[in-house]
Amino acid sequence: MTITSSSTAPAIEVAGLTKTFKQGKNTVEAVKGIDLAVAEGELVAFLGPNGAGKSTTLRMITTLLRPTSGSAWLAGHNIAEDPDAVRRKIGYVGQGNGGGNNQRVREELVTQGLCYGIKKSESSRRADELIAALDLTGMESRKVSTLSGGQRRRLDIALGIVHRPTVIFLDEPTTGMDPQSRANLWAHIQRLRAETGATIVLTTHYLDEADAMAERVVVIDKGTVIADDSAAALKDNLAGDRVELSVGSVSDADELVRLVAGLENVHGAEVTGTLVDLQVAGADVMLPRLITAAAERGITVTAARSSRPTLDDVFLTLTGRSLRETAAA
Ligand SMILES: Nc1ncnc2c1ncn2[C@@H]1O[C@H](COP(=O)(O)OP(=O)(O)OP(=O)(O)O)[C@@H](O)[C@H]1O
Repeated sequence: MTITSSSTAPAIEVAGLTKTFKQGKNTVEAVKGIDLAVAEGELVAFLGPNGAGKSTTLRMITTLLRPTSGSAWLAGHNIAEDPDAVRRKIGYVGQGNGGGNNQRVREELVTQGLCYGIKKSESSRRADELIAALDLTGMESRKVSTLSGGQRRRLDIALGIVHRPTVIFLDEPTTGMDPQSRANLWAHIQRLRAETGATIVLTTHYLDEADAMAERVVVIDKGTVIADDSAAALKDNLAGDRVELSVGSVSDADELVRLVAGLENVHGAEVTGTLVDLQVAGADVMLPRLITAAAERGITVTAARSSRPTLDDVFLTLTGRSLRETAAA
């Protein structure tokens, strides 16, 4: 594959990436062949359970880990052939980043800038800018070790973007945070994106977060991409809406399932006692139709409920497992 380094190249291009770890006699196939293209300015979430291969993929794309096979290009630069150019373009915030504990916040940011070859005066200016942008005002001379979890994570992000990367990788930026700090950090990430137009790729195992924040969700399981689309499209195409209908007797429930099973837009039906659980396309339209069809057959629906699917329903459809059960809290 020929990729040029013009500005029209995708921000990220990944082809057949694999990684096998050897541990004594055992081998772990952490990543089994990932292909991916991310356009400039996209916000993409890698979603998957623990051990799915999300971090390993990110670490290979960011030149921190050598792939077993396959390759990747960042803004047209090949990760193996031109890792320095790749590193200049990207910001990487790993799971447990953060500066030396005894360093002070502003000092840490200025030093990071110097490490990237930025002049002292410019580095100081950027440190002040990031302190304001990431809500660290008042913390300038605090030791990093005294920051709260949320403040520390915001400093991590500031450290990762001091050199103004065009592609930013965040490995589980919100893991372990309380909901308020997560929402706050997300507001910062969204603002950063709006202001800089940066491409952002992050990993998460928070379903609600991937659903609400990313415009594109790449679902990874057992080292491969098993779905890749917007959260809305994944839910519509892979899970469908749910409609639950309660009827008066078990025989009515059985008859209702037989009646609706052949209807267009009904993709699945399950009976539990007097409750009929249906997977449908377009619950808003289908619910009254189903109730009418039941009434015409002399079956009274005593209660009805419809719900939109979650990304967990998508994962369940794809793998037979719940992401909620496999993900760490
Ligand atoms: N350095 C390593 N040596 C051996 N095995 C490793 C190494 N790094 C990762 N693995 C294994 O590779 C698999 C994928 O791990 P990875 O950290 O990429 O998953 P993940 O999806 O990021 O999980 P999490 O959400 O828990 O961070 C796991 O089975 C993990 O134990």
